[in-house]
Amino acid sequence: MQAVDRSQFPKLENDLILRAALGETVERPPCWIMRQAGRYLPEYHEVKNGRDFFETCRDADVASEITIQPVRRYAGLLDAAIIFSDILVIPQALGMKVVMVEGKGPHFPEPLRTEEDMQKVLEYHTDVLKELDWAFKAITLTRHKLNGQVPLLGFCGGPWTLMVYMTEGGGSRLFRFAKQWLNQFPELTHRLLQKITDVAIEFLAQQVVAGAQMLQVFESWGGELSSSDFDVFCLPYVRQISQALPQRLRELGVTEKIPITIFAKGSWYALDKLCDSGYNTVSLDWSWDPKDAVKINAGRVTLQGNLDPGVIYGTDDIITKKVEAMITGFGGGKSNYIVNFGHGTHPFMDPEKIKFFLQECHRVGSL
Ligand SMILES: Cc1c2[nH]c(c1CCC(=O)O)Cc1[nH]c(c(CCC(=O)O)c1C)Cc1[nH]c(c(CCC(=O)O)c1C)Cc1[nH]c(c(C)c1CCC(=O)O)C2
Repeated sequence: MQAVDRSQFPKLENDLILRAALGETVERPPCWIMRQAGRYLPEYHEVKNGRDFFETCRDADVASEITIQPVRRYAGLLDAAIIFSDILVIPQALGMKVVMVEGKGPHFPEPLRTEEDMQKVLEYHTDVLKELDWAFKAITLTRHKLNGQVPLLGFCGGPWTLMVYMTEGGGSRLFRFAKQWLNQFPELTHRLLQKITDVAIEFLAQQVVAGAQMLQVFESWGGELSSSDFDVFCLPYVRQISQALPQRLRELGVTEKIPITIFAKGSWYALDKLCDSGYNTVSLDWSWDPKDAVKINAGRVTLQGNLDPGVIYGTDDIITKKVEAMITGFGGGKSNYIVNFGHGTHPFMDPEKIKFFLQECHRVGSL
């Protein structure tokens, strides 16, 4: 891939989220929504046109169009776009096959179950620039098409969450295989987590080179670990990512400060540590009372979150009340807090209700 000249991108008109993430008190809380692009939008289905999910991600024209769809639909209401892709592209870059089964979710036909399986992945040489070059092309194109309206977020899966998918072979309820690895072969587990971490650092850095202006790490299965296992199998790797990135970015010639967010769903016990883990922003799920999180954070990082996505099925009246409680709880309109859901959108959501939610966030956030 040819080097991208980041100075050639259109000028950014709305940097609200970047300033908030870096700790500045801003005019109103910036808004974006986890999984803001995707199946709840009719225009997503139209463009995807029944094609395979990963094929869609790998087509820069289509992926950039899907990324921009929510920004276009909710004109002026969203303060960021997130590149249309998936956390499971790292396992793919580690040589694993992943298919997205319509209506069911991700499926790994050959999950890591034996020591030989594990060795194979550990020995696999990943050339990030080559294996994921489609992702960088999509980011660069999206930056141009966004034309500076809002910043573009890049992301990756957290090492523990990716290990879950790679060992379970898909989503899970019992986490039998992942837990077996952890408790029977801790050393091999660490080697796998390290391998994923190395690829994640390079993947994130190259997303920035390609045009990403802010990053997020999704540890969506964080809450499946006990607090003590989180300290051993999750936190050290998540920390490595935030610590290694600035230097890697400098080596790659990126001079701006790139904010980075950690979302460890369900890991309530780890909030204090996450606030000291080198991330600018910590994204919270909806189990948190904002006031408690604000107290624990004590101003160390920017907080993001945390509406229960289920509220979108509610009446306008209830949505308004939840928005008021959320924004006030996180410190009110003039703060460095970032509005988001506590997890992703669902395919059944009414786009008009999401619009109402965003409008209310702007109204309440501007008071
Ligand atoms: C765990 C996880 C995955 N993927 C992701 C996570 C972390 C966030 C979270 O916890 O939800 C992250 C993700 N996945 C997708 C995006 C980009 C789009 C956006 O956020 O706007 C992002 C940031 C697209 C997607 N990723 C997926 C779809 C649906 C695919 C389709 O159209 O059939 C989309 C739009 C598929 C996917 N991908 C994954 C699952 C479990 C599934 C199937 C279930 C589901 O859809 O929720 C893994």
